[in-house]
Amino acid sequence: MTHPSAGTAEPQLSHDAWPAPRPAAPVDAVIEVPGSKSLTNRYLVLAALADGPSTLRNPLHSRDSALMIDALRALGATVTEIGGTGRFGPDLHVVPFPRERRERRIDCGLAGTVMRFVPVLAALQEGATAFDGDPHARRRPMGATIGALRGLGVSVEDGGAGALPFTVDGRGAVEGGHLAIDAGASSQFVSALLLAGAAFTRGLHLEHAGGRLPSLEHIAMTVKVLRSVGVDVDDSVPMSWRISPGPIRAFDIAIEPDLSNAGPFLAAAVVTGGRVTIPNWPAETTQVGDAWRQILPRLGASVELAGGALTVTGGPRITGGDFADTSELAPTVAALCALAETPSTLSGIAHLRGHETDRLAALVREINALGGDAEETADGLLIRPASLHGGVFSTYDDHRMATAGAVIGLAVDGVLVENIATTAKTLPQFPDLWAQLVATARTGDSPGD
Ligand SMILES: O=C(O)C1=C[C@@H](OP(=O)(O)O)[C@@H](O)[C@H](O)C1
Ligand SMILES: C=C(OP(=O)(O)O)C(=O)O
Repeated sequence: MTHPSAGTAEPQLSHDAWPAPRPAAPVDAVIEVPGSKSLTNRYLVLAALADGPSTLRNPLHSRDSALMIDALRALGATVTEIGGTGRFGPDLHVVPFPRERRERRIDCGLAGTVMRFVPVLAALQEGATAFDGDPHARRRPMGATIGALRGLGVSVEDGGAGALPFTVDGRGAVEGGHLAIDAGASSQFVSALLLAGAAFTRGLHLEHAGGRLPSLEHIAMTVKVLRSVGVDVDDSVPMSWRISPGPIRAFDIAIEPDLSNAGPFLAAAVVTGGRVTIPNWPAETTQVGDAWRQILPRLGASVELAGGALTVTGGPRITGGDFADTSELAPTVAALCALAETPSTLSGIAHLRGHETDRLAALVREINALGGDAEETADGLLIRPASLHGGVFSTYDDHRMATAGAVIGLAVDGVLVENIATTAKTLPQFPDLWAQLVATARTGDSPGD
């Protein structure tokens, strides 16, 4: 991204804004997406704790995974890029961290998985680990992590803020046992403790005692991932998890494509009345993005999972609806609802106010800035049909705001997405893949055909 030098009369907009392409015809594309952020960062954490070296195949390479790799290296793990057949970068070989005493600094960027998962690992190491992140990261909820560590007897210095920056003073071991937390602000508080629980001397009995727990799919993913590496997890009681102490088995695992990041491409089929296929769609998965198969038909599309690929075909119009608990899919769903012919509600997503930005406020502001009719509810959004016009779509360093702007731009002339580069958080290839997608509207060819 280039910026005008000080003193020029040129508006910054012309440098920073990405003109969202509006195809003249329906898209007809096959788009391969890189690996899942949530799976990559979970398996990286487990590899650092495992009983031997592990391999991640087709991992995500993005800002969030790079931050995780750097964090694990700071804690002493060895992470090496090795050859691989994946289109989106090398496989990763991870040698777990030895227990060692030293001081460290970790940059969490804006990555929830880094700021929530890694402090628990730092508690297992010896020495002080200082955590900080991007300016907005200091506003993301962290109180449950800090409180949980203290509840486990680990000293955390946070200056009383209950947020980043803070320092974890690890003692080389965590006894574990029973712990109750309020994870109402993020499922990642639960996942973080579960991922490390088997490495606690007495294991972990974690209970969520608080408001509604969001993003349950992500906790189910954590449990499944733990079982895949031999960790004994009892989740038979709702809102309670028991992890037996024991080794985390070293592994060699292929990472599924990121189904949440497949969303904007699938949405392009809905918006343009075209067809988009995502190859390597897992037959079984805990990724929340698998819900596209239920969500998109309700917006007027048809969906077919066949031969390991998901194909979405757009209908003649986009219909709105009531969408509950869409978690990290919500910005893409909201973009589609803003283009729908009937009203929509999104509910069960109050915690999105603590995501990369306050996503509810940001979506309302940006949809309405384009002439839309959106408002916040207590736990989500109400979006009514409106005729949209072009303008700047601000993204607030939020990758999913950027892709939401691109989706709206497929149907509205003159949408300028500010800081498209923020998509590098989980999908650095977004502008290129989007260009490939849109090119199929002109040529009728799929990339790679
Ligand atoms: O554990 C994970 O990998 C994630 C959990 C969810 O967090 P919240 O529970 O904070 O929504 C999700 O939104 C985030 O993108 C990734
Ligand atoms: C909420 C998200 O990210 P994070 O892992 O930083 O919480 C997201 O990717 O939508």
